[in-house]
Amino acid sequence: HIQGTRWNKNVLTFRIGRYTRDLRRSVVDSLIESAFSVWARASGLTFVRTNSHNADIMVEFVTYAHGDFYPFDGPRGTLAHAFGPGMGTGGDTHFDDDERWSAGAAGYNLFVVAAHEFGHALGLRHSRNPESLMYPTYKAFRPANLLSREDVDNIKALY
Ligand SMILES: COc1ccc(S(=O)(=O)[C@H](CC(=O)O)C(F)F)cc1
Ligand SMILES: [Zn+2]
Ligand SMILES: [Zn+2]
Repeated sequence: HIQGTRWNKNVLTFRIGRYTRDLRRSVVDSLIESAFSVWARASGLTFVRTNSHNADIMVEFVTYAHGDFYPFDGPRGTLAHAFGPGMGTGGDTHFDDDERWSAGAAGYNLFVVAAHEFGHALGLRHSRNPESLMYPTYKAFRPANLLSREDVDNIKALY
């Protein structure tokens, strides 16, 4: 993805567009907000939810071709993707709604995947450390502290 380096502001707005039918909207809202707060705590950034269409970070559940050059692939495979910082699609985060999204251990845990994607939306690339949230493959569950020391150092180096 065309990745900018970093956002040049400390307050970022996000809007949740199309939801998944796997979870209640209120549960999706809280999991997304929790995933943002993981990075807010480590970076000092502030994330504000908005209904306006020019939010910095657009969050949507979509399937197959959905308006960008990265169509999803049905169940499994690619779970989600996010654009790096920037105008327009910059920061936008899409979840493949052909996956089974969960708030627990079933299917794919939305909180874990969202936190990883928001790392990309803030400008982080992948880590080679399997303990890091930014490691490229999904792990069913992580310890309470989602971010590794390396994840924290990387976001602090950026903001
Ligand atoms: C831990 O969070 C994730 C791990 C792996 C993925 S992914 O398998 O969808 C990955 C996309 C990504 O690294 O964001 C793959 F390249 F498609 C998404 C989130
Ligand atoms: Zn997309
Ligand atoms: Zn990734």
